[in-house]
Amino acid sequence: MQVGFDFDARELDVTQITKHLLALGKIRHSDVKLAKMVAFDNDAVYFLVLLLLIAEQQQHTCLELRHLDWMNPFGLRDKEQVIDFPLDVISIKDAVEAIDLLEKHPAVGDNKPLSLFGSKLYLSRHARYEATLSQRFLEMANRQINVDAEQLKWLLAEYFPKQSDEVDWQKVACANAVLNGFSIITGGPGTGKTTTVTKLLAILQSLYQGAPLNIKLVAPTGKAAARLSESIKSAKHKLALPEMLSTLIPEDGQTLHRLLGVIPFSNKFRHNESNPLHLDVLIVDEASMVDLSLMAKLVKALPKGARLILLGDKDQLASVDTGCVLGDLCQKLTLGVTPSYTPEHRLQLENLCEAVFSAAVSEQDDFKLRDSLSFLQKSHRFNEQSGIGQLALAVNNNDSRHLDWVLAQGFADIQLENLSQQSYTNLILGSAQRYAQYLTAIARNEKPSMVHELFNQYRLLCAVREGAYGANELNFKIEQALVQQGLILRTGRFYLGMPIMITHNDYQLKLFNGDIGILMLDDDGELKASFIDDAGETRFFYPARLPQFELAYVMTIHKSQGSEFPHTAILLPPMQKAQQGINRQLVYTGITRAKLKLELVAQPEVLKLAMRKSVQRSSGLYERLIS
Ligand SMILES: Nc1ncnc2c1ncn2[C@@H]1O[C@H](COP(=O)(O)OP(=O)(O)OP(=O)(O)O)[C@@H](O)[C@H]1O
Repeated sequence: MQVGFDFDARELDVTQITKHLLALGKIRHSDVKLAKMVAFDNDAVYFLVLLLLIAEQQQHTCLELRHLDWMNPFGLRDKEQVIDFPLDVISIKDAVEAIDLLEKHPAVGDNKPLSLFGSKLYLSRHARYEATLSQRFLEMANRQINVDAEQLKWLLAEYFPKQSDEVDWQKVACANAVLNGFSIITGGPGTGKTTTVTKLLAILQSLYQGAPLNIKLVAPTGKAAARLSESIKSAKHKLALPEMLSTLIPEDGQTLHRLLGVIPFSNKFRHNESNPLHLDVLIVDEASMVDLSLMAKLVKALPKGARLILLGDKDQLASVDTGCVLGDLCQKLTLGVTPSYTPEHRLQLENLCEAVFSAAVSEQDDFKLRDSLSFLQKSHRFNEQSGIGQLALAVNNNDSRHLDWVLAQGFADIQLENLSQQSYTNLILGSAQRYAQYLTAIARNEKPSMVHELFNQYRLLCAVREGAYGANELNFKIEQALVQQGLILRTGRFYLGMPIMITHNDYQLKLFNGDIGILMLDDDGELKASFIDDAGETRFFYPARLPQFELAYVMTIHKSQGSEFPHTAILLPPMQKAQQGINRQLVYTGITRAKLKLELVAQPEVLKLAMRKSVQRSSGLYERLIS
């Protein structure tokens, strides 16, 4: 008899259902092979593995059995589809039955392909990454750190002079990160994450004067690393640190991949548990973009005694790959309230920072890393008069009254247009006009760095890739508009001024997913793709040698993560096309790419739909860290 699958009663045909799922594109042939191999002859386990693989494709770390609709697990009960077989393909009634079945199955357990953690089913690789992360984060957080409290208090007062009676959360974040081997500083755009970390590094170097710390700065993409370098440089400049101290704070950010040392054609790194990195403090910026596997490999490569500080915006889109590490760890932090520190830690922070925290604290629980969290909530870039800041706030809080208010205000830095044929066309023509700047700079023979800078002044972002509102077609339309205006001359596949974005990592050429190139003439007058590297140097490549790339007049919001543009335009699809792929994190991430000006072409109801839809990725990381 088949366990958990009522084959006879329903006369179901596993092959028929599999074919149907394949035809719908819900699963791939490789999924079927893997599921068959793992499930042996158990049809219920076969379908559970398929469900797990579907969840994995959506970047969930695991399949949360408690969240499954057991009568319609594949979501096949759709009014628009005629389906000629019963839909409750798994005769298991609930998560308890499924767990019972899985616990007895030979493919589930230690050193087996599948693992269970509570009601979560994993491909074991992901469960191992989660276990590594929770264990290492805890080890770092629990490490005894001895600092001279009086000296620290004095340094904190020096770097954060009292401005008002309000708690200075940057100061608290700094104190917190000094006291902890592992810390997270999260906050929205312009809340001072880089400023805080620069002061933190100055304080750490002052505390460890006798033996200066080896500090490294990293980010997930080249663009984000370059931005981190710029921000640290600017923050150092504003702080006017003494020369001696300033030289001890590095300015050069690098990518995580470069730090770890990529081994070509492998998913392993030169630095790992047996060949750890040489550093005392590691700052990871844009940590929300770091996926589970990369974070686990990074943490494993840290030497004993190193400090890890993650910076990022917990509300942004999660990593492109599996997991949502930063979001998971920060999930209980709430705007407007104090993090729920343990009483002793809270007292210590209040004393060091000469502050009294408000009584309102975020939801209490036994999260073991809660003393490692710092939440910066005041934006120093966007004040109350900033439309960008207010719009980001309304979207992030899913506050439609606030959104209506923002839409009615007529803020100078935001321009909101309802989507129509006219506004769509205007957006394309307007974009072409903006890009005229860097194209005329090329015609004037300006340096590549200047051309790239001008190109980066403006970017059009969209939510999807395909269709009239997607990046592919919009790129094509802007290209056409530029041809019509005589700003570019399309003589072949490659042309002068063509902006491209690399979409695949090439470790040999050191070109990475997301890197932006512009086709220009090199010193010998040859048409090549120019790239500006982490150190600000120009590198030229023959276009034919490049890894996969795409046009970059327009990019998806996903691809824009880690970048900011003084002037950002966003196009959202109309309501009937907005059901899939549009969500709060996406729109918030898009809005917060804008530094000075935001143009948003969207139906207000689409904005509201996005706000209501917050995406949650299934994971067990948080639960592994509950006592
Ligand atoms: N306490 C403060 N008082 C006044 N200005 C500040 C303060 N903290 C930061 N700033 C200013 O606000 C701006 C943003 O700061 P910073 O770059 O540190 O923020 P961030 O959170 O790292 O930004 P991003 O979102 O770009 O990562 C900078 O110009 C900085 O000088």
